[in-house]
Amino acid sequence: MLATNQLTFAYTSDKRFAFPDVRCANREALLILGRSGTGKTTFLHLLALLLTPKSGSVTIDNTDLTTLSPAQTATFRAQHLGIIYQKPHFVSSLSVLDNLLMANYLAGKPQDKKRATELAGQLGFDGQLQKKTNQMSQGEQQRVSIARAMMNQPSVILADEPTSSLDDDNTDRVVRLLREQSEQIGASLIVVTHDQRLKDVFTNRVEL
Ligand SMILES: Nc1ncnc2c1ncn2[C@@H]1O[C@H](COP(=O)(O)OP(=O)(O)OP(=O)(O)O)[C@@H](O)[C@H]1O
Repeated sequence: MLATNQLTFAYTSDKRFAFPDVRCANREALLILGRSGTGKTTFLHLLALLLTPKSGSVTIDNTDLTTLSPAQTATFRAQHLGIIYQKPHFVSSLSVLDNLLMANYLAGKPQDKKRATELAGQLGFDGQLQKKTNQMSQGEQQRVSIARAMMNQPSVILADEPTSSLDDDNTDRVVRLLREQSEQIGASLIVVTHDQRLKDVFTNRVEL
């Protein structure tokens, strides 16, 4: 479960944001829609405490993240959050499989090759686990990024424009997978996007 309360943020004195309160229960999905530049990535980074809010709170499962130290925040993030960034950040010298297993390592959990292989199969890149990530197309990298976010069975999945580089068929596939996986592991799924194709798929929506 994720809930925010009166979150505000400022990059500079003339670039301020006051975000609406959002709530997303376990197994629920929430779409945050907005045009380019309205603050969607900023909001998502606040939810993950990658940015520190100026005021307000972010509560995930009964923990107010704004009360944690930086070290506690990093551990909490690795163990409880699955983040799909707008641009996937991979370790280019490692294979796709090792990039997936790194999520386990960062969370202090045993490396789970079985889960990595299963997720790769569900997302259609199980034949490419030994490749380097830069040998894959943008859309394929996006799917690896989704698999990586699912590796630790997180309680909250945050996805930043997960479908922006995908065609309609792969968009349907990715949205279905994100929803299936989050329901299966009991996670809250929060997607920020300007992709109007997703509007009809999510009943819970907030406009920024
Ligand atoms: N580090 C920064 N310093 C100053 N301003 C920033 C910084 N990062 C983002 N901004 C500004 O804050 C606003 C919101 O940026 P953000 O990336 O959150 O928007 P967005 O809705 O995700 O956009 P897009 O859909 O284009 O990715 C933009 O006007 C942007 O220029």
